[in-house]
Amino acid sequence: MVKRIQEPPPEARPGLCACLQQTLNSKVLHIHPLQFSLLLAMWSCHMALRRLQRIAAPLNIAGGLTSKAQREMSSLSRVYVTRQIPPEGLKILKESGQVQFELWDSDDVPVPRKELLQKVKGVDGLLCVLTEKIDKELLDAAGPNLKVISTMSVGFDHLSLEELKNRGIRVGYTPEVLTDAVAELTVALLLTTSRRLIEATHEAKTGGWGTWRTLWLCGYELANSTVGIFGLGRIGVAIAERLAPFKVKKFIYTDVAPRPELAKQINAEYVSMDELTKRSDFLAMCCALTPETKEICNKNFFSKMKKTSIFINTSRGGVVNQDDLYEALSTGQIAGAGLDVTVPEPLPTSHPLFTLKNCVILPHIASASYTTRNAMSALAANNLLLGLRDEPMIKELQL
Ligand SMILES: O=C(O)[C@H](O)CO
Repeated sequence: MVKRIQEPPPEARPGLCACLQQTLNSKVLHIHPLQFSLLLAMWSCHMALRRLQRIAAPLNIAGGLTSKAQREMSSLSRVYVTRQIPPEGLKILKESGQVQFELWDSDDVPVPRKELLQKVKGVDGLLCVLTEKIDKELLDAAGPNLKVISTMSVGFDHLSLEELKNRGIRVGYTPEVLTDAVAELTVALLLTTSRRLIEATHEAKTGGWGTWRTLWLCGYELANSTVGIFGLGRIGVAIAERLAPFKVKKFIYTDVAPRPELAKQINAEYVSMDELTKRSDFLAMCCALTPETKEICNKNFFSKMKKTSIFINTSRGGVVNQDDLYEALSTGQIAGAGLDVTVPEPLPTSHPLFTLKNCVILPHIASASYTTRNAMSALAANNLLLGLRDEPMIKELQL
């Protein structure tokens, strides 16, 4: 019987044993079916082994590797990744040929602190998310090799910056790539809160929908309103740009100092914090959590707001005193609040804020679009690799 054998794909050739190589190099050959099966089996085993080696290398599974591969691996930077990050970032790490990394292979539960403290021992780099506290204890556990932290977040309140600075550890983070997603969600949350959408669907589903009523489920509209932004950065601007077509009358903002370049883009007026609270019909928190902004939204803050105003927070839960917010919402001091962030996270289902109809609470999803989370993971991976090579990162915190 005559069998026609095609040339194997080029990637298969270098590793085939010499005799098989020679045989296959002749385009057409006459062989017995048993010989053919044997050759095919040898080739399949060889390819499976090569594939196994390729998979094993980035996972730091050294068993079965050649000593050359082991030597190569020992020259790679050691990295720990605290979460199963989205595929684009993982692909960058795997294909970099620069790091051997271990990761906490779950996205459902954060790595337990004890495990994290073990895993970071001796690493050169750490890729983390916002659930990990990067503090003195962790940095001590990691030891002197650690030179780069890359966080897959724009927020960095989970990092002890002073400790990092003192140890000369560089920090990458992920601003800009999430601006659109966060702005979009903030607008959605604002409208959901001000037009009482959660209450409305609940009523429709549970039989509360009687006749059409003149003032039933009325809320507050954006047209002709004043929107206040606390902390004008890229995200604040992006929110205002999206709200402007709703016929907002005026944008005002407060910050540690005027930001004329950004303000110009949305024609926003710089005001004091006092004025911001008094004049805003909608007040959006867009600042970072720092010692200065911690619980800045407190009794005094809410007491100045209009009874018809809507408070929105997509920054960090820590900027709000939640007891004071509860008080303001339950006494009608303000009309409603939309929160994407709380303290703690997750907020226990027994928390009093969950009992209020005029409080909409989301589970920290502002940046949660597939595109954005992948972009964040890719940026975090690239920041890490650049930092480990002592090159400027794409987005690096200046400590
Ligand atoms: O800090 C961040 O990046 C957000 O809160 C989550 O995307």
